[in-house]
Amino acid sequence: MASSGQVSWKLEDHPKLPKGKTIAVVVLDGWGENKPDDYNCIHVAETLTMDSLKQGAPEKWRLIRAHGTAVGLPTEEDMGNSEVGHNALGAGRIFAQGAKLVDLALASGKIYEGEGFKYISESFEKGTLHLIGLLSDGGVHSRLDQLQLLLKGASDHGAKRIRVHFLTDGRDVSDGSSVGFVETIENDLANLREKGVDARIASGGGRMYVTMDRYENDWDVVKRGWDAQVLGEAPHKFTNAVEAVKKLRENANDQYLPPFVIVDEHNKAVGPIVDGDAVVTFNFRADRMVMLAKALEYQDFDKFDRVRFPKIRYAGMLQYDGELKLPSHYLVSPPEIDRTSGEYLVYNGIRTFACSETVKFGHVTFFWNGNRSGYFNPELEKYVEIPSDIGISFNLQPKMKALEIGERARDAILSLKFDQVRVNIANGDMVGHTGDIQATIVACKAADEAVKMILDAIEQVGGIYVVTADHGNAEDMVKRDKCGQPLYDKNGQLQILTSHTCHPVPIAIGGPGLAPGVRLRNDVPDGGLANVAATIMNLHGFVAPNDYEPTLIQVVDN
Ligand SMILES: O=C(O)[C@@H](CO)OP(=O)(O)O
Ligand SMILES: [Mn+2]
Ligand SMILES: [Mn+2]
Repeated sequence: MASSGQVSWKLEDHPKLPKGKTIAVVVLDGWGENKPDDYNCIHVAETLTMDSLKQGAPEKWRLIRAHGTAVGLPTEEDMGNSEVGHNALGAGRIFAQGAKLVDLALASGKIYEGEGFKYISESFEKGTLHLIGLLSDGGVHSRLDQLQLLLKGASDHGAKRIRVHFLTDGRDVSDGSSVGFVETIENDLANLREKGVDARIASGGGRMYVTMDRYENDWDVVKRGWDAQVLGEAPHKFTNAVEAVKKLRENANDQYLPPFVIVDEHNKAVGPIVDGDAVVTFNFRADRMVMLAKALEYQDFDKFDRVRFPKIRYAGMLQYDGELKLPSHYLVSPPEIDRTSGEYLVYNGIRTFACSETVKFGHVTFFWNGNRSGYFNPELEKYVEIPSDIGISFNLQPKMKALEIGERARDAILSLKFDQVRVNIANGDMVGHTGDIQATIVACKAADEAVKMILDAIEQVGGIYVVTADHGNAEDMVKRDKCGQPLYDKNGQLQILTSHTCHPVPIAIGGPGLAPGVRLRNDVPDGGLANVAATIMNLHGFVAPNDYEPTLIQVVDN
């Protein structure tokens, strides 16, 4: 068991709801609710199953909050994302998330007093400080203003030589915005140079092609980053990062820029990582930093040939994996997401099956369980990963593995070996991020078909379903003005929205196993993702722990 201590794991029996029903928990990734128009791909797509669930409103279908403070983000302007969304779904409580914790640590200056900063700062005298991460103000994985503060703070605290290795975004922010972000950082670095700090950009690349893979989908992505950041080798060499990004954008978008290194007048890379250096990965979000963290930290490593394994002092902005304790040094302590619903339910004998395709696999396992990898109890849990397509942009295969996930979930339900069958269906999100409207419509239909398969199986075994989503994406594919009208750029081109949204998401409950008196309550109007865990515990026949956010359901006497 991952944790025990003094926690009392036994859940009280629900006074009215029975145990023993098979419950399907379906999370549609990137599936929000928005006004119907041509840029709402969920509306345009034929989504008969999801449409039919909506007919159950308000007793069996409603909207819940999935962004901002409802999921522990700093402000109501922060869109939701998978990490905070699945953390809230699984943990049943709202935790101040990485973005917020880093803000606080920077504002108070505590970040510079912690173990992690002290550890890396021992390299400042003789070595270089390297900062690696996503360069944007998207607020999903990292934030530009935090990097700016860290640059300044590190130099104030003794860093004399700094190298920035950035990943361009275009996924949480507009495509093309990378140029402005690089200019901003160049400007900051120039200011540091004026103060006598040798501060420069050393390398770059697009987040989806360089470094930020996740769940070990494609180690080549991390290797490309390693070669540029650590070895100082890349297919493209430039003397100026703004020029590099502008030039490489002629053939690729921000998400997929090829790797490049900055070289000096002798064509020599200005910032490879060498023995004695310090490295900070400045993303606060875990999933897309874990692979790099392993490469930077593990002595034994066979995922690709690192060529060199420099002796460095490495710290993450946060600790990314609570089970692996990875990385072992970090600047800010991660949210302590303890006593998750998955752990409670396992202690109470609930047999769980969780499944998704690789690109979302950790969402219904790792994130769901409070950023812990592995099982709580392998006897009672089975996690199945369906390999995602690799090396392509998902608009080229918009159906992704939805039907395969549907089939595996169906089989798990029909096997009667599990009490909870939990899946994430990736399409709305992964294809929505490409900005390809036609492909996203195909994606939404495929996701809907997978839901149908699962609900049909639940029908057969007399079970219960809970269908929800982690945040919006596919329901809005354009930027809009204040009145909600689509925006066009100066060339008359529609401004595509590749990011998540701040829209609420649906939750639907039902199935033949749902006790007749169960209704969605109407006295939790601000309900959000964190209210779902207690709801599911109730449906398994248990009362949720006291400090969980309230359940969304009530049982009325017939
Ligand atoms: O792809 C990702 O990393 C994020 C967007 O940055 O999406 P999601 O939160 O849905 O995983
Ligand atoms: Mn998501
Ligand atoms: Mn997403």
